[in-house]
Amino acid sequence: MMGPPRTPLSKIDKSNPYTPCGSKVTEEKILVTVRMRPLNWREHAKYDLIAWECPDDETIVFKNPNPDKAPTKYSFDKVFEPTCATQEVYEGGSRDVALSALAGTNATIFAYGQTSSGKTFTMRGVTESVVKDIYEHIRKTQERSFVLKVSALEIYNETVVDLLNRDTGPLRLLDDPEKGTIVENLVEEVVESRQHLQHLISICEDQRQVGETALNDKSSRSHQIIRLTIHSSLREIAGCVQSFMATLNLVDLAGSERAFQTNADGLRLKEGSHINRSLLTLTTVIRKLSSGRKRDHVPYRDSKLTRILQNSLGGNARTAIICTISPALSHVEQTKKTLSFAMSAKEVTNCAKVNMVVSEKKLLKHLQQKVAKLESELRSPEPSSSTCLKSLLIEKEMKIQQMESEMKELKRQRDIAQSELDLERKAKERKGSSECEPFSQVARCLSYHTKEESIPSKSVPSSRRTARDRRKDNVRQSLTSADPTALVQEIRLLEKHQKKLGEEANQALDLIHKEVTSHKLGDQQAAEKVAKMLSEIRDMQKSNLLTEEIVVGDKANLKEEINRLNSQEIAALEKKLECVQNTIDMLVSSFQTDEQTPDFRTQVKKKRLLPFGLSNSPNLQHMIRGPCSPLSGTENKDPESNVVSANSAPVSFGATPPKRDDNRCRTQSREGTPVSRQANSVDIKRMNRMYKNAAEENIRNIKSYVTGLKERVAKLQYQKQLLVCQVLELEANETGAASEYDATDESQMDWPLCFEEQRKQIIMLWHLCHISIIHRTQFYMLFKGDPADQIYMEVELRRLTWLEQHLAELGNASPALLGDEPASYVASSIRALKQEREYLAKRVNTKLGAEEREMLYLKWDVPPVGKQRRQQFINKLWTDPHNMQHVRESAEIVAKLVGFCDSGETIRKEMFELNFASPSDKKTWMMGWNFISNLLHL
Ligand SMILES: Nc1ncnc2c1ncn2[C@@H]1O[C@H](COP(=O)(O)OP(=O)(O)OP(=O)(O)O)[C@@H](O)[C@H]1O
Repeated sequence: MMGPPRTPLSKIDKSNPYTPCGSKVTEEKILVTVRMRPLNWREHAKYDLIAWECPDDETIVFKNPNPDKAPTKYSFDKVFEPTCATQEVYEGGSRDVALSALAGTNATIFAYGQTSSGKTFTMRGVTESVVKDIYEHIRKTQERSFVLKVSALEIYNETVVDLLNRDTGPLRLLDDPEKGTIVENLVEEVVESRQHLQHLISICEDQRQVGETALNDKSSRSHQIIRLTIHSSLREIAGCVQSFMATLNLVDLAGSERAFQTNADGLRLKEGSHINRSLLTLTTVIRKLSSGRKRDHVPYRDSKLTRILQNSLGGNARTAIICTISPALSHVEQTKKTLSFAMSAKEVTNCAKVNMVVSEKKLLKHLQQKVAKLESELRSPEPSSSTCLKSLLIEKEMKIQQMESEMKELKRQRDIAQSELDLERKAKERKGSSECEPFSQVARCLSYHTKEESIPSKSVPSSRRTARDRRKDNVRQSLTSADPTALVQEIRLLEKHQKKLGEEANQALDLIHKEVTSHKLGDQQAAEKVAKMLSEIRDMQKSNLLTEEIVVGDKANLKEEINRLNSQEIAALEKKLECVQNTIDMLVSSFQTDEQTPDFRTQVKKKRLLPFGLSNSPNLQHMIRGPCSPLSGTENKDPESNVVSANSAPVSFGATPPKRDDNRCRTQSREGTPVSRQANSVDIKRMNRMYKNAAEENIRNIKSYVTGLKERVAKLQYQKQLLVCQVLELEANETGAASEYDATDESQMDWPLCFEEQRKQIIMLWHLCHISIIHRTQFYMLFKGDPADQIYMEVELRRLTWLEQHLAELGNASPALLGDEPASYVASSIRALKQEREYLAKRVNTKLGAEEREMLYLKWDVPPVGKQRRQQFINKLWTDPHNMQHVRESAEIVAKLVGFCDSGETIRKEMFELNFASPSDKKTWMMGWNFISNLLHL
């Protein structure tokens, strides 16, 4: 197969410049070859000599008969000896140029030379070969469809004549801004086949002006141009808009001639004159173009030949010139002129480019199809594509968020690692220094320690102390502001609270005792048990009174204060309260009959829904009501009227009146009223029910109150722990001067590590204790490692530790101790958490935009469809305490749902603040949790 035509490298001057429309432009010199024919019969007849020889295929040398003169040497792209066949001449450069037209590049092959030098002979052969090769190429290039058109003209005596339609007469040349010079009304025949083309070419030859001269029997008297227009496009792409289009000019010029040689006169002389004039213009154009002076005027318009061939002469075409010469010495001057022309021509540069054509018809059709498709998409957007796009966007957004998170996490880890390195370095620097434990002295004198607060031993080197130990040191360090006097005052305050708790516990026991006595519902054993507990609590109360005699003194008394406070065995109080609670539970249990009212059930249920089942009510007076309570001032009133008053006014502590009193009360109130026996029976039933309800409510309220007491005892316990810390720290400061241990410095450096460790523990405890996720969120968002957060972190950790232990105890307790409700306190907390999640789920739609919701659902693996997606989403939050990224993202989402904002951070932190004031104060350390419950109306 014939490959696509290529330009010989030697001919390429520059490459890769591009036209404005993007086509590649190749600058290329005109290919110039020289063909020397054999001596013809006329020359032989005159015994003419061969004046030229070809030492190689690129050189021709004039053999000057005068040996004194040096031979004249000419070099060209190719030189063909007389023995060379036309096919060899064609293949020696012309073919590549000619076949460029098949790939969209204009091409021109023309023969130049004196008359009878063999131009027509050569061009005829070249044209045949071109036609043959073109059709061969078309045959082998099935992927493209080709359209060939042919036109032909001659320029005879400066008149343009259509060789395919001579009847049209002389044709005008027009200047087209895009196409250049065009021949008006020139017939262009569509070629149907190779044979058709050959036939048309033969017509051209027949139509051409030929005349006999002295040098040539069939001398061409005109310049002939056969123009093939080749259009090709890819078959496979039906909507292909672009295609190649190029012209191939096959030009057979008339030969220059000398009148004295041709013996021309008359018409032939006139013809020769026109021929020579147009050839002179051609020579001038070539000379101008070869000079390289771009500003020179190129006289294309001086002849019709140069106008029509303008593109081929320094323009958008590849051009090959075959200069034909006679070898005869008699024509040496004409041959030298031809070679001189050839020498100039080979210096002319053309700028050929591939001509891409946009078919307006196809373009219009293509655009119409596109518009129709777009309109169709607009009318009914393809759901899959929009969903896909949306998914991609969401995925991208999520990736960005994930990367940001990872970056933050990496930064954080880097900071931690840096801190650890600094610590290591400092530890090495300290190596060999005293490692005296400053707290050991205090530790020995204090008997009160929790398991977690084991005091570091003197024998343990500081480098081996755990991060947990250092954390405790940090907290102690943060509490050093207290002076001994203030601490003693705090101890007193705690004692006061402890005493008050004892009194209130006492009152609660009294109430229970009255209830048991009045209703005779408890058995003898229960009554004795209650009496015993009452006695113990009274003893405890007495011991508390003694403490008031201690005067606030100097720091020497501080240790005693602490020891004394610890010796008061608050744990015993806790234990007694637990017993009270159990007794109450038994009482409540005994009241649970089939007549239990729905209201009661609802109320009990409500209480269990509070986190940990604890009521935080500080005052029992506001809770206990009774229809005929002795202290309510309504004891002797009609029970029915008392029902009304019970709903309108709170009463103080009071036990349910004995039944006999109930009856008396009723008889008095109904005195003088005629009643039937049946009516009396109904009233008694109603009275019984009423009194039973009142008793139930009292028991319930006492139970709730005892629960509150237990909570306050727990707080007291906790506050005592903190107080111990303060005293320890105070002691450490006093003895620490002798130590080289720089606790402050280390605590500051240690804090990021300590914070991370504490936070992980807290998160785990939140999870284990089923703490409100809103509380977790608020705490997590507020305390992010600031050194000032140390105390908050410590408090949270301690109370959670305490809570975890207590919940474990409650969880292990017998369900009977918790009343008839099968669920434990832990279960109540879980239920509360569930309610909180339901609450948050309701806020998803209002607090998150649709797009954001979808993104989050996708990220958190919420099923793409379903009615419960919001709840499913919320249920996934705060579920993995081991995954810090999960925790952080959960907190961010909950914060958004609840509406936490960055402002007012100080205020919020206060909600978690330690408070050594009265536990009934609104800003207790439990405020954070209660606040959350209140906020949600849980
Ligand atoms: N290479 C060649 N080998 C053999 N014969 C040749 C060769 N070249 C030309 N001839 C013969 O020389 C004669 C003149 O050739 P041709 O007509 O092609 O010259 P020309 O240059 O076209 O002349 P003109 O300009 O007058 O038309 C023809 O008879 C042709 O057959």
